[in-house]
Amino acid sequence: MTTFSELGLSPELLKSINNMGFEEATPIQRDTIPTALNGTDLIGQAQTGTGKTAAFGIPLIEKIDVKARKIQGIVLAPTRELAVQVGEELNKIGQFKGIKTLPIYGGQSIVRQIKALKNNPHIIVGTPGRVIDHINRKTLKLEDVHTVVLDEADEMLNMGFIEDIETILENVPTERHTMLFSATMPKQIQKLAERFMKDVLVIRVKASEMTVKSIEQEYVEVKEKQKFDALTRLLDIQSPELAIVFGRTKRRVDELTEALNKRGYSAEGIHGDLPQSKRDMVLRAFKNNTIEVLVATDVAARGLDISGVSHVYNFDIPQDPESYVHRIGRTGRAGRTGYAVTFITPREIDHLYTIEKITKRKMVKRPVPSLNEAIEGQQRMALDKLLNVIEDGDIQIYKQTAMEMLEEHDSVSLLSAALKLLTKEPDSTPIELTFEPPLSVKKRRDNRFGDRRRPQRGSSNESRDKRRNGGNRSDKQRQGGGNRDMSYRAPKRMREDKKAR
Ligand SMILES: Nc1ncnc2c1ncn2[C@@H]1O[C@H](COP(=O)(O)OP(=O)(O)OP(=O)(O)O)[C@@H](O)[C@H]1O
Ligand SMILES: [Mg+2]
Repeated sequence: MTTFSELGLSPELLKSINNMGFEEATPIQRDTIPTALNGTDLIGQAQTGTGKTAAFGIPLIEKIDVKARKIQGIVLAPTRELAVQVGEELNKIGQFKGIKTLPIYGGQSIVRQIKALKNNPHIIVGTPGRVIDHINRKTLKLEDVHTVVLDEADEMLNMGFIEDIETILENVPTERHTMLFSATMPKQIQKLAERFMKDVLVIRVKASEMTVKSIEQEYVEVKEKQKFDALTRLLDIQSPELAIVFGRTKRRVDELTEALNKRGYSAEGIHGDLPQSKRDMVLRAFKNNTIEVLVATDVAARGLDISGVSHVYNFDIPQDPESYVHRIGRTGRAGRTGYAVTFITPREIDHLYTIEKITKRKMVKRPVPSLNEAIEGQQRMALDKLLNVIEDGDIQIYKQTAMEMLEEHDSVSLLSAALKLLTKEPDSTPIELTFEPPLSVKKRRDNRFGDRRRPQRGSSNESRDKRRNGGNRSDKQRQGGGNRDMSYRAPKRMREDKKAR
């Protein structure tokens, strides 16, 4: 066990860490904090939910000169929601030192952000598109930045973001401290990353599997048409505290959300085509438990830390093993247990094997859940409610009536009637979802990340598009502003991904 005071932190930071309820450092924090405090460039890889944010946040904040009212650190994150969350965590870590962190991301008023930037924050947490917007408007100067962090680094360095990252790094002094973090770091991306760093140290928390042990992982093989019934039955059987259902495309997410509501579940969807105000509202409702099911594209797959997410359902199998690791990592965080199930159609079994091979973990096959199991599950829920009421003991005033009823009816009939009233019987409202083709059977190539690399400047369609559009894509486009669903051809895939989610 390593305590934070053993890591040589200042009293202000120790006080805030204590305030946050962290008693001991997690392995990635123990291994990276001292090295990062020395200014060594590093790549930190550790499983989902193991405290990577504080692993970079603590040394970053220690190195900030609070009296110098200028931007000294920048953290880049792939989605707006993650930028906000990381900003909040950094503000907590820096609270007693007086460090001000500002999130800047697309979809929020740029005028408001310009005003906030004038208050001289010490640290910026941003999505690449909006950061570049500010750089171009000269409302953000990075000349005093000494520390750069890429959270979800492999995602940030894939084809969808690489040029933006390069543009941002060109605006930061070359004498900088660079840190990259993620739960996944494919070799090819790591090599690419090393180009941006000096004498890089790779710190990998050793784990026999890429996914967290405390997440139970299952799969269900089911025909496309039967997936939705299988999902609602599982929801009935498992009664999750909070659940995330991942779908492959924005249309899928919209349709699933509507269908779940039709069958009586309280669900909301989140994807890149929704206005930011709606995305914020949905996430807030989910965090406050006013909705039970969040239906999402991969826009919610990375980094989000929402306590109470007990179940993750991959309604559509993810595009690649990395996406699988991040999606299921929304549950089972900070030592808690979790459950994840992945639906595959018969033609997608090879994709499942690929995921198992890369994560070094087998998923247990679960039979397609039956209607009877769903009914039993709901009855169990009703029974739990009933037993909780007995435990609470506040039933005295009902006892007289109960005695009278027992003179007329037998106890089994009475109890059965009470259970029937409390049970949400499975709803079979007919649902039509637009057919989604299965993931193509093409095998993942070993060098698959080779084609994610930055295209030669000026030669790719993307560069042509950029020139035509007068510069960088807007954050809206990047965060899923396009309407096209994903195509499954490899080279274009990552770009399409950005649009699809
Ligand atoms: N030392 C600690 N002790 C207890 N809880 C911690 C500690 N460090 C971080 N946490 C909590 O653990 C949770 C997960 O942390 P965090 O979001 O940083 O994980 P992560 O490794 O970045 O995961 P992901 O790969 O999904 O982004 C957060 O709620 C965080 O506050
Ligand atoms: Mg994280």
